Amino acid sequence: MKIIRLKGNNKEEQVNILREFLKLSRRSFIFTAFLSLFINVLMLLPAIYMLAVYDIVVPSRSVESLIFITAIIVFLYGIWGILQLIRSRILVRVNSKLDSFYDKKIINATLDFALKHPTKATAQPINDFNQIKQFLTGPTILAFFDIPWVPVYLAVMFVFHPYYGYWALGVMAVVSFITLLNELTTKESLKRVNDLQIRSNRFMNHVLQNVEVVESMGMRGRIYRKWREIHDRHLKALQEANDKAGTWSNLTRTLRIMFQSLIYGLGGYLAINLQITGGMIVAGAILLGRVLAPVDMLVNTWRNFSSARLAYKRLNQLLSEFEEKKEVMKLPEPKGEITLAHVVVIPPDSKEPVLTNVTFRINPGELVAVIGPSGAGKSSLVRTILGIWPPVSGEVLIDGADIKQWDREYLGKFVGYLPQDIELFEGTVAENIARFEKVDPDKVLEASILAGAHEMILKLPEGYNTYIGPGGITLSGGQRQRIGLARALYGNPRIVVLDEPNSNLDDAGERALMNALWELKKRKVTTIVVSHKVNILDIADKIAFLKDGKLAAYGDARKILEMLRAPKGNIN
Ligand SMILES: Nc1ncnc2c1ncn2[C@@H]1O[C@H](COP(=O)(O)OP(=O)(O)OP(=O)(O)O)[C@@H](O)[C@H]1O
Repeated sequence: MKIIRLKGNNKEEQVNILREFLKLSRRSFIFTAFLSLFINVLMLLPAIYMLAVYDIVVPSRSVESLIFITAIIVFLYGIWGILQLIRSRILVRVNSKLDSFYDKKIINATLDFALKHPTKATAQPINDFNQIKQFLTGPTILAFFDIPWVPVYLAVMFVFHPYYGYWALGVMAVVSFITLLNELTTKESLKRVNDLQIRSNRFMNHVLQNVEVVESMGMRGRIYRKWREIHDRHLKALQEANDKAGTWSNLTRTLRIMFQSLIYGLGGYLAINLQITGGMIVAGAILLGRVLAPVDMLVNTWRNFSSARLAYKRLNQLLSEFEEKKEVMKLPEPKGEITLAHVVVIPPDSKEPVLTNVTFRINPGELVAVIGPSGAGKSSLVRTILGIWPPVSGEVLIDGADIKQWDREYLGKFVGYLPQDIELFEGTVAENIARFEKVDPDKVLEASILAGAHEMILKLPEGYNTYIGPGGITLSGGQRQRIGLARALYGNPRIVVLDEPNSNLDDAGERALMNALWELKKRKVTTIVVSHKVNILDIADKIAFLKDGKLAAYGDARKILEMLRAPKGNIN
């Protein structure tokens, strides 16, 4: 998507999605506008019928004319109904079209946002998108299509009598003015309501993810109070917004109904003075209803409009911040050389560097163990090598090319990663191992045999088809770690990164891991393992020793081990 990147509150920056939406569905919207022409002309039917019955049929006392006119009207109403149906169906299709065009961009931007601001990660953009779609294809948008026809009804009212025209204009002015007041006075409160709602949902999602901690330490009451704090503020803002909006909409409704009634009085006065006919009194009132209908619809659905506008603003900001990545040139398959040059890393939403001036090179096929005290920056280093945390200065190169030059999806095929918190997703074991690619049984088996997880998986209730995650079974820490290892080894990766792969493993799991590491060495796969386990250090080619975010030592594993094991083997 082409985004106009102008900084600040520039209007240009704010309009890109809507412009794209409209461009994408221009033909459908033009057709909808065209149908709206006929629908609106046909909306004059009640007034015409009224005039015909009162002013032609009744004075002529002809039942045949009445039947004839009624038949025509029924026929036209039929057409009107069909046109309305077509119009709403077009909008439903526009909805699906928008969805297929935008959903991937939105998911990508949501993921990019979560990587950059993990503490604020939320699925809100998807809700925002739904809200915009609902608005663009719902009744409010139809009111916008009907508004251009208001002048036509107004013109007819002026033809009936200029006073009727002025009356309608006056009522419209009052209703529009009150709607404007509504917008001005509720805008801020509505934004607060939305923001607090998002915060409250985010808080509860975090709690749900950590429900066991809450339960084990009896934190329900405190969590409730914390949630209540945010929720109370949300409720207060909601009440304030609803009170204001309610006042305005009640006032509008009362005035509209009153003026719509009083037009009979005006009609009566004009008829007494023989300036209009009896039929025109009723037809004029019907026309006033038509003039006010779209305005009325806008007033009543103003809240949807405002919410959709806020959702649109948020989404636009997100899509502008996370512009679609430019296509990068496809590079050859990586051999697995990794170079870090003077790398400084500051984690997202943080100010302090966790890695400073880290420089080293890993040759293709080497097994490197990363060691260091807790909090030294081992996981941060791993995230940097994988391109999850981009360095603020320095370079991370894979086969000599900056990691930014690699297409993530392409490079990802050659990378296996087992994070410390093994995240498996909702799906079958096989799907998880295959990284949600179409499951190729041979490749899944190869990875799980290499990871030494095959026997363990066969013992699960439905083997590789066992469903895990919500609605499925819950795996033990060790089982998750072994399936996570199989996922990391899936598809013969060139680079494998394992962050504390043995933290949950029993003896059998340890043995399987060691076999896998030997096999990776044999296959000349570049492997980085964060671990303190002696058996892993013994098979490592190199060791990276991190301390306080600095690379305190790096080089041949035996030499580093000797240094570390020397009586004063403290590397500073
Ligand atoms: N997401 C984050 N945001 C901000 N700071 C972070 C984040 N993750 C880690 N840190 C900080 O970075 C530093 C290094 O953390 P890191 O997880 O890399 O250490 P580690 O060596 O892997 O520790 P451990 O052995 O305990 O896993 C710590 O001071 C930690 O507080």
